[in-house]
Amino acid sequence: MLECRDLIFHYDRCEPGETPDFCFGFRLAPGECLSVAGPSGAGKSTLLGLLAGFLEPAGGSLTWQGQDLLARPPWERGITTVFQEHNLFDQLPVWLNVGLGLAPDMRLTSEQQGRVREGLAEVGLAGLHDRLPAELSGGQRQRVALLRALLRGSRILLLDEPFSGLDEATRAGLWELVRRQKTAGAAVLLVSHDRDDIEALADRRTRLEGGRLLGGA
Ligand SMILES: Nc1ncnc2c1ncn2[C@@H]1O[C@H](COP(=O)(O)OP(=O)(O)OP(=O)(O)O)[C@@H](O)[C@H]1O
Repeated sequence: MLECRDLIFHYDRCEPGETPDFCFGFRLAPGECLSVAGPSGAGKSTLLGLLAGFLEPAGGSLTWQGQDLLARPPWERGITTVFQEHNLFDQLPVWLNVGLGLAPDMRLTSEQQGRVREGLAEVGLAGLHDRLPAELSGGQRQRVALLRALLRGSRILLLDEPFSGLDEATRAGLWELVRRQKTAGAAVLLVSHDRDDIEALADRRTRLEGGRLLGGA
């Protein structure tokens, strides 16, 4: 279980009343997906930053299966985040960007290279193996980023509007990959406003308002 209790945060350089004092709490079981919606500026990125370890809370706790995550740096939390953009290494070809999910040192075995090839075919990118990110469309880049995150097999997956701008068929293919990850035991936090994404993946829904998660968390 991922348990977030009274995780408190305030941006230093804000005037009083400008942004709320954030206080987040939710529970998320392995294999479960919780969706988070909320207006622009509500604090969705702030929540993800706190969970991933890019922001430091002023108080509260964050545990996975009873183990403290706040004491760990981002790379030791077992959390993978897929943002809306800026997910890829510009100088690496598509297959290596994906391969980083399996082999962070980029030395992929032939079995791992096969899995990358299969994954790319599954998300409709088979022919783009050797391209650089700059030579892809936005939607194709997003598929590469998501595929890498899924192949990494993290126990906690944070998805920040990962399907926006993609066509129906591509989205359906990616939902299926995320569902498989859930079945394998991943806990998924999905930031999305898209009704179809939420219906396809979320087991519970919550909204972020006034610095708090309301209902369903
Ligand atoms: N580094 C910062 N310093 C001061 N205030 C910040 C900082 N980053 C974000 N904020 C403020 O904190 C609030 C929450 O921002 P956040 O980016 O988490 O919202 P969001 O829900 O992700 O918005 P969006 O949907 O537009 O991406 C906003 O009012 C924003 O102006």
